[in-house]
Amino acid sequence: MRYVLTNAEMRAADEFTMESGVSSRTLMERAGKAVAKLAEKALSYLSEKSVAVVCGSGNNGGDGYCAARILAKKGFSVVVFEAFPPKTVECQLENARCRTPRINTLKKGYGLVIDCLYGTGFHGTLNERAAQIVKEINESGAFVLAADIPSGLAGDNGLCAGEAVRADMTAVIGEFKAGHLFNDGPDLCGELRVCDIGIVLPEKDYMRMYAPKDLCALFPKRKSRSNKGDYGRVAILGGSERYSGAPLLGMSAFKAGAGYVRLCVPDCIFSPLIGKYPEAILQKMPSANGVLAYDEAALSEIAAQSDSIAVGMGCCKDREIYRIVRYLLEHFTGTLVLDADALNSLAEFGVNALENKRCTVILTPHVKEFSRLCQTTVQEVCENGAALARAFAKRYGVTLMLKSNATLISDQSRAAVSSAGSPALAKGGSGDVLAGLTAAIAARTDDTLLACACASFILGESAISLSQTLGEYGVCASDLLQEIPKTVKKLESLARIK
Ligand SMILES: NC(=O)C1=CN([C@@H]2O[C@H](COP(=O)(O)OP(=O)(O)OC[C@H]3O[C@@H](n4cnc5c(N)ncnc54)[C@H](O)[C@@H]3O)[C@@H](O)[C@H]2O)[C@@H](O)CC1
Ligand SMILES: [K+]
Repeated sequence: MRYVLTNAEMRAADEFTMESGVSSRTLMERAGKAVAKLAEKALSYLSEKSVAVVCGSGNNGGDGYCAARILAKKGFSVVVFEAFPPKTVECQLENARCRTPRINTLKKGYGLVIDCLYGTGFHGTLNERAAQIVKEINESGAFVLAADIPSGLAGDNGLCAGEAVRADMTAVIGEFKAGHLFNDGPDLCGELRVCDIGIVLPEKDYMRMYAPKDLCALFPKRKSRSNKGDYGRVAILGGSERYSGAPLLGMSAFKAGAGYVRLCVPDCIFSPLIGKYPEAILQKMPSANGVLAYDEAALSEIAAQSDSIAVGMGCCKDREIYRIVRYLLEHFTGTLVLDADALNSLAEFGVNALENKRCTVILTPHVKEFSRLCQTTVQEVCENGAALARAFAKRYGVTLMLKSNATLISDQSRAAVSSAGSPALAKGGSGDVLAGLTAAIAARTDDTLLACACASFILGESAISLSQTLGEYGVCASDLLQEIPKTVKKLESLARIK
């Protein structure tokens, strides 16, 4: 497991490391060396071997002077662009120690440009001169290596207002920052390489980034003397005349190992499903105007016979759906996954229904759905998603999975990010597949944070590997159902390695 920090947490970790006896100069030397090492590796693949290092006034600039000195000592042709005069003591020292030639404008022709203009000290927007320099870096035609984070990208949320460096590779100094993973971060950072410089983290619950090795614990070897009841009874409650396919994608629950999957759909779409999924239990629910209708007896039976229930996929926003969700919140004692129109109905008819519940609740909104639940804007969710998710999870006692290019998961005390994924998932149906996966995995564990991270990982990895054969444009949600078992098998195999 790795951790993902905010700029302030990273600064505190730097300070804590220094208090524990490592000097600032040593840290910078390690950072510079790590950047130089990645630069050398990149240069080994480039035909043009010349390097330009663009340095700002803070310690990110200091890393740059240090890397330039090391690369020059190794015999590379290196120039330094002093974009702004050094301000911090460390930057001044490194500037003085770096004797490579200086340039005052970045022309084309370098093989590699190292961006050391701003790191975690960046805030706000680039001034005119900085924006011009960033433009020159982006137009240089060189391979761009960003030190710590591409300049212009906000370390706390991965947003950039205006110009930002578009890197081919980013040398992540110490620990991941949220900005590497969220919003514009993945498109601007290129390949992420973590450089260990011996940072000591103060005790704190940081945002987690689980590794497959942490997730595979959810796929222990199935005992030979086991039966379907041991692997979770999942109900998928969704669909409407308009969205008749959505609940079927919840068959992903079977692909993630559930023992039983019960597909509960409105009577208006029931008949065509008979025999289509021989392994599933089919349950006919009443409908009104093509949408699921409230039926207490049926809901009571579903609640009694399920360990987890996913509700909302393709339901339509409707008062009846709200009634169904309220009933399940109040009477079900397993894990309830609220997705899509269950969330939209909650937002429309009263989020406070979440206060009165007996079950464990997981909400799986995408950014727009979450903005409706919080009665705020999509922009606000993009800027402050982590804080909003934490506050919401705490306020309502739920686990929240905020889906975007990186998925943020927050329970009442912890947070995690899952960055596995592909733009191939930006299509109708992906969320329905995820809801089924989440219900299946959450049925087998009390750790909802881990279950959500695992479901998101399986979805993301399956999309990545399918994209390699079908392409990001070609993959669609039903293809994912075929790929999921292969991803699950990888976790299963990993779980067996001692
Ligand atoms: N001990 C440390 O603090 C270490 C720091 N390291 C490096 O230092 C970086 C952080 O250094 P700093 O905190 O000095 O910050 P930066 O080097 O990221 O930049 C800070 C400078 O940029 C200016 N600035 C910020 N936003 C601006 C804007 N919108 N327009 C114009 N100027 C702006 C600030 O006023 C300040 O002068 C890390 O990202 C990492 O690369 C590493 O060397 C490891 C050790
Ligand atoms: K940088």
